[in-house]
Order: sequence, then structure tokens, then C-alpha cells
Amino acid sequence: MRLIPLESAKDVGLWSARHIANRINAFKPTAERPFVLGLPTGSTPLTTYLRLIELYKAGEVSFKHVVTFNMDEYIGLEQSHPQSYHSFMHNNFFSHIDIQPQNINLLDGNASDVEAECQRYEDKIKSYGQIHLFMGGVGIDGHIAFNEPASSLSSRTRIKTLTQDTRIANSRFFDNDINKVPKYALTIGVGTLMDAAEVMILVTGLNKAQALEAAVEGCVNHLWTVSALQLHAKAIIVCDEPSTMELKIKTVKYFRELEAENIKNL
Ligand SMILES: N[C@@H]1[C@@H](O)[C@H](O)[C@@H](COP(=O)(O)O)O[C@@H]1O
Repeated sequence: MRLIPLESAKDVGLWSARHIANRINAFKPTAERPFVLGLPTGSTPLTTYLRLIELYKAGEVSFKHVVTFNMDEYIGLEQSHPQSYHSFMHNNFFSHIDIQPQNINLLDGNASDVEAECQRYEDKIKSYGQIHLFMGGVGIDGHIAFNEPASSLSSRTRIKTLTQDTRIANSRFFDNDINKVPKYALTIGVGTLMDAAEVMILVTGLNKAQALEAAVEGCVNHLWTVSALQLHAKAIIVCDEPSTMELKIKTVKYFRELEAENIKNL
């Protein structure tokens, strides 16, 4: 695992956007051989999206031959609902870049046959071979996508019941009213994420410090699903200073020295 300890949340956005652009450009995608990118929602990746839009506008990266798969979607919200992950992605990213609509993949949280929808998603990912780079955030309780504590670390795309903690955390987007937060979501599984060639998780803020500790210093444990990353051959965690509060000083120092050259590349 690589840990990139940066100073601020803004730096996390700049670094991660640059990393994505570099990977796309190095891949030289074409219509026949697109770059496959996994994407999250949440407040953490917003700076990354803003920076990617800037890089696109500056001609430094194109999404013309990029195929995207989002991690998750609430069940029961209309796609046009302002808090659906469909809306989030279109408003914050897709409508500002040159991605082709047919290359955008999101789970349908209103599918009548949920199991068939999840299978369709898994099959569609497989049809491209592999997701080349999956970016994600992390919940306060260490969940990745909506793989809540005690999710199987080999899980595939499926329906999950959201925990009370997650619904409270996400109620800030629903007028601070937990009753308006959906109870269920469709989410890729931990196994789906682990199949990606590379996984990059963004962690910012003091409230994520325990999750970061569990991911980096804890044991692989289904109660902190982000800890599964320790078993991934190419995992990167990009974090800001406040989120490292629970890590040992020597851990942070170790990675800071190891990544000294890369930390400069914002
Ligand atoms: N399903 C999403 C996760 O993918 C995201 O990582 C998490 C943290 O969101 P934020 O970045 O807003 O803290 O929120 C939700 O639960």
C-alpha cells in the first residue's frame, strides 16, 4: 500500500486529479481500448472533480475514451432527485467534461429487479475486462462505497441496508432530516473494488482519523471494510494532515520520506 500524506484537503484533490489524468494519458485510450475509471460520490472527491474539470479545460486530459462506473446509488430516489448519485455526478463532473453519455455507468436504484440490476453491473464491468483505476472515499466507520461494517470482504454488487451512523452522516444532504435519507442502497462489493487494477482512496478530515488508522495500521477486518485494501496489489491512500491524527508519528514519517518526491507533484 502507498500512503500519500499531504497537508490539506485541497492538496488531496490536486494530487488525486493529477494521478487520474496521468494514468489516462499514459494509457492512451481509444474508442476500441477505453480507460475504465471507477468513481465515488461524497464531499471528499469534490475538489478532485473540480481539478479534473480544470485539467480538461486546459487541454491536459480528455475523457472522450474513458468509461466510468460509479460505486453506488441510493434505492428509491428518482434519478433527477438532487441528492441521487446520478444528479451528483452529472452536476459535479460529467456535464463539465467531454465524456460520452454511453460511457457513463451508474447503478439504477429504481430497478424493479434489484438482483438482475446488480448482475448487469458486474457483467458490464467484466465486458471491459477490468476497471483500471477505482477512486473512492471512506465513511467515518471505515466503509468503502456502501460496504458497511461486517460486509463480506469478497462481496459483489448488491443491495445493502445503510447503518444509522451512515444515515446520520448523510442527512446533511437531506435537510438534516434522517427520515429523508434512503434506508437502502445498491453498491459494488468489496470484491468488485478489489478486482480493479488500482484503487485510490481519498481520506480527509479529523472525523476520518479512526478509519485511516484502521486502514493503514489495523488488521484486515470486515468491521472496517477499507482495511481490505491491505490485500490489494496496487492500493494508494491519499490523505490530509487532520486525518492522520490517529496514526503513529513513525508511520506518517515513514511514508512522508518514502513519498517525498511524489508529494511535491501537485
Ligand atoms: N457511499 C458514500 C461513500 O462512497 C463515501 O466515501 C462516504 C463518505 O462521504 P464524504 O466524502 O462526504 O465524507 O459517503 C457515502 O457513504
